[in-house]
Amino acid sequence: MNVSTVIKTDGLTKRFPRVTALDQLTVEVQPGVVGLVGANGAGKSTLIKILLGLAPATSGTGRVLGLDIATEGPAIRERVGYMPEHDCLPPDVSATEFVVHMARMAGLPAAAARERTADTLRHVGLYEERYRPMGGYSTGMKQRVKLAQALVHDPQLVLLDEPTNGLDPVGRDDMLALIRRVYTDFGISVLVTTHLLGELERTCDHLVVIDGGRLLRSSSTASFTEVTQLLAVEVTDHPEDLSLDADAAVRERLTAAGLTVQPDGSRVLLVEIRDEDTYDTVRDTVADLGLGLVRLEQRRHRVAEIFTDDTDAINDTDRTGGTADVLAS
Ligand SMILES: Nc1ncnc2c1ncn2[C@@H]1O[C@H](COP(=O)(O)OP(=O)(O)OP(=O)(O)O)[C@@H](O)[C@H]1O
Repeated sequence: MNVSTVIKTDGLTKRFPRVTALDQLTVEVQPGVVGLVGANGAGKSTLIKILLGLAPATSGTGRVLGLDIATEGPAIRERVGYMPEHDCLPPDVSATEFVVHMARMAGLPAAAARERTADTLRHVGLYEERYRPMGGYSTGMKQRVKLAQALVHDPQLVLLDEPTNGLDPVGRDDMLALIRRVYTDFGISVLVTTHLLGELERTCDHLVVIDGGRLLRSSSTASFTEVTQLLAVEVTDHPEDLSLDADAAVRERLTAAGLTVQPDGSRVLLVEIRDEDTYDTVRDTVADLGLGLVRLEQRRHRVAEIFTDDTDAINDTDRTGGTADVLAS
């Protein structure tokens, strides 16, 4: 095992009476922001609980920060922060009281707990509100408190279970930026689960993909999103001739020029890149037809593609008009 390895499992299996939640999972995670990806029921939460030493594995072994998950759970939980998926905040206490309490539970002396709480709540962007009862908080504020309590004891690793759950697009972006900073500013490694694939493409260095408790793939995010040999082309309508089907006209001309063209979604054409001249051919064709170019870019693979054979990956539209891929349950 590499000395800096954060998580390592070997043949990890968890069987419940009627379902195998983890099935011979062997994976290694290095420092950074790592996404744990899988549809609902894939085994993500079960894996997190076993890594924290809160639930025993049926078979197989695992280490977190070099510590054995079967015998060193308390030592792991001293060094690892955990943000659970579900709402777990008492409504009648303030964020400050709650996070101080969690810091004390983690073993910090009273003065240090208060100081770390103030720092951590500031880092997650909770200011005056931190003295108000949490029952009146928005979902975004509650998620920030949950993140703060995971960070307050200065862990080496945090396990974040669906931290963007219930947030609107702006709240999601803020939370993702915050998660990125946990590693870049403080050097705390992050394992984050979500079923929103678009989020992971932007936030994570590495992705671990599980399905039905089995490892589908573990590799750098960049390798999931390598460029394809396809150009994505989107054109405007003709400014005067509104009866012209612009997409069909472009497609016909490019096909006549010997290029392979296929539609992708409503207004994007995918043009196979034959050689360097393909870009010029597309640009000239569009100009000849009197149309404008909205988009001309080399297409990248999407993380969602890994699921298209085995599970249903569906698309929903995010506020930028692009697609945020969501794994169906
Ligand atoms: N305590 C339990 N008893 C029985 N079955 C369980 C238990 N916990 C989880 N499971 C089952 O194990 C499988 C994996 O569940 P898990 O919660 O780990 O998935 P997940 O990927 O975290 O999904 P979600 O995003 O819905 O939480 C599911 O089929 C679930 O029903």
